Amino acid sequence: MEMALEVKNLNKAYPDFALKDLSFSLPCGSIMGLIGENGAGKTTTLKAILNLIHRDSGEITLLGHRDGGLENAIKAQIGVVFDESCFHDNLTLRHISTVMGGIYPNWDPAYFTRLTRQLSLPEGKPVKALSKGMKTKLCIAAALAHHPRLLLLDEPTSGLDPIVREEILDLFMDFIQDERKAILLSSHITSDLDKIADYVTFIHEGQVALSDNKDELTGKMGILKCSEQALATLDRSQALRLRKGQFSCEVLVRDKNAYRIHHPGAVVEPATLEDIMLFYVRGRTL
Ligand SMILES: Nc1ncnc2c1ncn2[C@@H]1O[C@H](COP(=O)(O)OP(=O)(O)OP(=O)(O)O)[C@@H](O)[C@H]1O
Repeated sequence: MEMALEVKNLNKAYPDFALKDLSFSLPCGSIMGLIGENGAGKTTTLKAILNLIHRDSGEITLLGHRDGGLENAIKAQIGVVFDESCFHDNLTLRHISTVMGGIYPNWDPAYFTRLTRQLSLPEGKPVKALSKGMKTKLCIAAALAHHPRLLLLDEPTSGLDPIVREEILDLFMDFIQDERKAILLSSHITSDLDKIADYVTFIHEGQVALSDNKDELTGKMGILKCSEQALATLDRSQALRLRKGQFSCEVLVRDKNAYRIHHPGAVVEPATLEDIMLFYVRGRTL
């Protein structure tokens, strides 16, 4: 399987935080969601991939190029959305198209116009007169309009209403129809990832807690409900994380079907991405 991005043993230390030995791979033709609590290290990871910050160690392979200084040819194949203020306040859509045309050899002004119309962006207004959601939409349109092969997006749908979010997710799904392309996006909106992600990498306190095919994760894992006394007899080989409530306990189990087969009568419910994230952030190991 050809990889659009490979991150191997990435380390980056700040005085009060560190990314520790992060490894994951994004296959071409797929979308990976990067999830994790506030401050888990998602933006730092994206910045390290883009060489925007110095990494202490680790190897990054982007579109087949290992640890290059991100030469212009590779840069042109990457679309990036980091925050909504990616363009100067006084620029209008027309100015932005001209500026981007000078930067990206593949800039497609007609496609940019089509996207900005589809996303209902006002043509004559300068950036400073756009709402937060409009600015986000503008950055996404600009990231797509130079026909990149890889999109790296930091919370691209945050601050967007559900209708626009769906439109944006559709654009991402269209983008990925070309098997040579791929998307890595960080998000807190796990329902968006439920809809579009093929893979999920979950970063917890600077480390990869899970990185897998999304359907494998959500299809396999389950939530066992049991009493505190029942914890003593629990099959620990299956138990990943524990959350204790006032009257009962919940345990995230590796494989709900296997658990049910070996423990008939056990109450094991399906786990969503959000459940899995909460177990890692709020729960503990057994
Ligand atoms: N330049 C920096 N100097 C020192 N610490 C930093 C720097 N940049 C980020 N950090 C720290 O690194 C940690 C991870 O931050 P990061 O922005 O990667 O988290 P995140 O997962 O993207 O969070 P959020 O979901 O809130 O956007 C935080 O504790 C942050 O304070």
